[in-house]
Amino acid sequence: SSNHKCREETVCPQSARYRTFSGYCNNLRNPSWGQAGTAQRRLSDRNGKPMVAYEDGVSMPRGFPDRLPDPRVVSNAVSDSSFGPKHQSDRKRTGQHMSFGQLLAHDFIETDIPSGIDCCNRLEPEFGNLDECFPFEIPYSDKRLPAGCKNFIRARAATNDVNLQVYREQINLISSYIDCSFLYGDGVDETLRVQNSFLMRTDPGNLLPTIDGGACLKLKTENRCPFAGDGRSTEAPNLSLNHLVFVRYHNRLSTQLYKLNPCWSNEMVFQETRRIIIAQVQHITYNHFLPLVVDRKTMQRFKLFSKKRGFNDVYDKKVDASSFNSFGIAPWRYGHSQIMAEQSELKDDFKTIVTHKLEDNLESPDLWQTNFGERIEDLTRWLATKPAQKIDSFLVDGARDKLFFIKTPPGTDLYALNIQRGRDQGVPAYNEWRKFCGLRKFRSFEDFGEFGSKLAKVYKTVKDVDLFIGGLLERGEDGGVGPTFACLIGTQFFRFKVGDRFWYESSDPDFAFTKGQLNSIKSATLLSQIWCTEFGQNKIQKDIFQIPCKNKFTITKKDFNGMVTWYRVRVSRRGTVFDPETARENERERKRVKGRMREEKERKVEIVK
Ligand code: HEM
Ligand SMILES: [Ca+2]
Repeated sequence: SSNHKCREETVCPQSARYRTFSGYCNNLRNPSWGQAGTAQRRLSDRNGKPMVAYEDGVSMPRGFPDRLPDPRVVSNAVSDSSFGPKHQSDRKRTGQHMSFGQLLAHDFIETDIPSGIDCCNRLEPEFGNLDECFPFEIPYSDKRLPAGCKNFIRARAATNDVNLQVYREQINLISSYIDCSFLYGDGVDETLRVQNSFLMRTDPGNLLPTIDGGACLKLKTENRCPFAGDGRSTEAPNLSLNHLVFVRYHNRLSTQLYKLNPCWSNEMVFQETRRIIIAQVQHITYNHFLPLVVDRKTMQRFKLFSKKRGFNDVYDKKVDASSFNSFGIAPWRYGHSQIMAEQSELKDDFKTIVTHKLEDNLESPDLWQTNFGERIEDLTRWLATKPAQKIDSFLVDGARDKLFFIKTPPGTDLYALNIQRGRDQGVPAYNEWRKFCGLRKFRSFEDFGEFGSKLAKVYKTVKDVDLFIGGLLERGEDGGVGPTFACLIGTQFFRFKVGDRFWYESSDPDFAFTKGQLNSIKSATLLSQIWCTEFGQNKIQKDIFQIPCKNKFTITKKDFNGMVTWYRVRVSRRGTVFDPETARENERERKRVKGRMREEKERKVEIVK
């Protein structure tokens, strides 16, 4: 971003009401912390030694050239789902739990990886250049992929960062803060907004006349869809839907705010909407989503739950909220194991299902854009209610054998990429992270239980096991991630929260919500509700991340109208005044809403199953 370049001369405004888009100046003393375009930081161990493990201590990938097994060999040993349990569906988590994890990943990390280099081609100028190329081998024994060289381009080395270390570091292109980067981008791209308006550009299904190869595809050559703040939005239909729901929500909310506050400028309507949506996403993430990733103990140990009501001033200016290197490589790729074999449609009887294979629908917006998006509702029903795959070491074939096979046949293996990426970025081995987390180091392969003998066939020693694989082989409580990933996820999300000056629970008079506003954000925010409204659904379970079960009260679209009352609060420029009149009105509204909800409940809304 332009801020980045003139960082030295710029003085941060001491009292801004809104975040910058890039994250710049969130931390007033270290303005580049968490900023888009800066290097990913390393954690340090107890002795202050950075957690980094290049083979030569500087930049050579861990294990290079042949100390470690090829990543596809590891993947074949422990991740081929045909060797996995018969039932691989999660009993608790929905596809949307998987998908929101990916959306969130695209809020806090985008590693800068060059494209267009074929590292297996002798005629490429970069062939054999270890700074750019790190291809791996598909073994002769492979059941699907042809044996031989497999392309892999190294993540770009950071060269321009003030915190530059002696070893290779990688760049995070987006802001690390949980600030809806996936929706608002880094702010330099005005094509995301409708000109001179507080609205965001909406999906082609709504706005644009043609579909196949329509505007979205054309714009994709510039790597950006008109309705998303992130270049990866068409990676899978489930992800595109998540972009879409937030664009629509932004437009609905901003329109409401504008009606209530006709004197506000377009910019103010836009920024106030953005501020509310970021707060809601922070709330959903920490209180509804994360508790289904890590266990309760981790939630408490890292103070991840919000306070039930009122302000909570957790900000610590000494905490760097930047995504740490290794985090996006392994712990937060746990979600890859949740990817389902299909991207499907569930008709409105909640019974009829039309399945589409995952591998046929990656990097292709066709499925959900066809006929002005006529399948969107059916797709969202599927995503919101059908189970994700279990969090484990297995990966569906569509991503393990056939990832992107339409675009680049015969396709590749997402787990192999994850393992190779870890070595590329100098991520220390699994055992080092166990030690970092205060867990017992594994001494023999038997410590891995049933998978030990499989690992023993491919790794020379237990010390070599890669973090991504070791972490996924651990079992967590209630189907969540195991202790090592929980520790690293806890550490990172603690930083995203405590290191964010604009954290939504803050009482800082420069930008805080009023107590009334904050409490209504806390009590009224539900992704189910937003989903239901924006996708025109008639019913949905209360927690979109959990598979609905019988006799659970279902939310209907109508309830939403009551929930908008808290937007009615007057937001002054400084946002400091607590307005008793508004508070009273809110209270009355709340009672009315409660009454309505009770009635609704009594009417025994049909049960989703
Ligand atoms: C349809 C589903 C998904 C597909 C096809 C997909 C595919 C990919 C691919 C191809 C990469 C880059 C691999 C590399 O070369 O290093 C990647 C990176 C990543 N994925 Fe996924 N993914 C999916 C879902 C998820 C989910 C559910 C999560 C987390 C809950 C997740 C988290 C990540 C993270 C953190 C990265 C690293 C991003 C970066 O540093 O730029 N992904 N994914
Ligand atoms: Ca962000």
